[in-house]
Amino acid sequence: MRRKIVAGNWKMNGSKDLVNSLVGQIRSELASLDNGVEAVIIPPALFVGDVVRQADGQIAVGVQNIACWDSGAYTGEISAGMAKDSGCGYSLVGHSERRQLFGETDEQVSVKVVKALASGLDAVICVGETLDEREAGKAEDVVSGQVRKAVSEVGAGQWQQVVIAYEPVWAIGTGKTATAEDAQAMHAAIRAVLKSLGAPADEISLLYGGSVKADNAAALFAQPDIDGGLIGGASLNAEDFVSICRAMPGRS
Ligand SMILES: O=C[C@H](O)COP(=O)(O)O
Repeated sequence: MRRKIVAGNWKMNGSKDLVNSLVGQIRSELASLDNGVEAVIIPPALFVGDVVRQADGQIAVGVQNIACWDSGAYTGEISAGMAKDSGCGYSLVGHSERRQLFGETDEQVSVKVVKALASGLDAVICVGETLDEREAGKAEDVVSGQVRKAVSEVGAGQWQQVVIAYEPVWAIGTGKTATAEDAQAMHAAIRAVLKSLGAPADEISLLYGGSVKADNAAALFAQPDIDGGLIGGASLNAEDFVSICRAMPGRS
């Protein structure tokens, strides 16, 4: 049975006030939800401790990025071990904003996946094509290549810690969403790539991200290969985030 996950990536947004108002509200509203969804909050790293305390074990917590190293003279960096030590269960790896704005390469993504898994974090590996790549008919090749490189060092016993988030770059923060059918097609292609690599593909959760909102989440989550969402803007509002969590169909 694949995990159903709705993860809220706050990006560089929020404040202690937001943590205090949002996390408790989400926690109490999700307490009565019985569709098996696992909610994850991924705040800026400085707020991880506060979110962990407010979440009180009811909501998982993640970091948005980790370093390629375990420790040392890397000013400004945060290691996977530190994230784990601070109460995180997840790390995003290779978000398109890291790739595009900070030049993160497929090789670095692969190293970060190794670091996350070795530290006991679940890695939410982000992949996705740009608009130019989609219009050139290269979307599937690009995404398949990103997946292959990102998981190239995953050990046989580590796949249960791997989650993949497909986020078409042109859909992030733009209000444009891939159609549920297009998203499903890419998720099926990702699962086929994982299978071809010998991974237990049917047990790996695949999330969709890119302008997921309360009103389009149900159609996306109804697709057979979409196991949840990676939510940006809508995760900064408790009601919207909870509505997206509620849009997950119950286990059959
Ligand atoms: O990590 C989240 C994604 O980049 C999606 O962001 P968005 O929901 O604001 O489009």
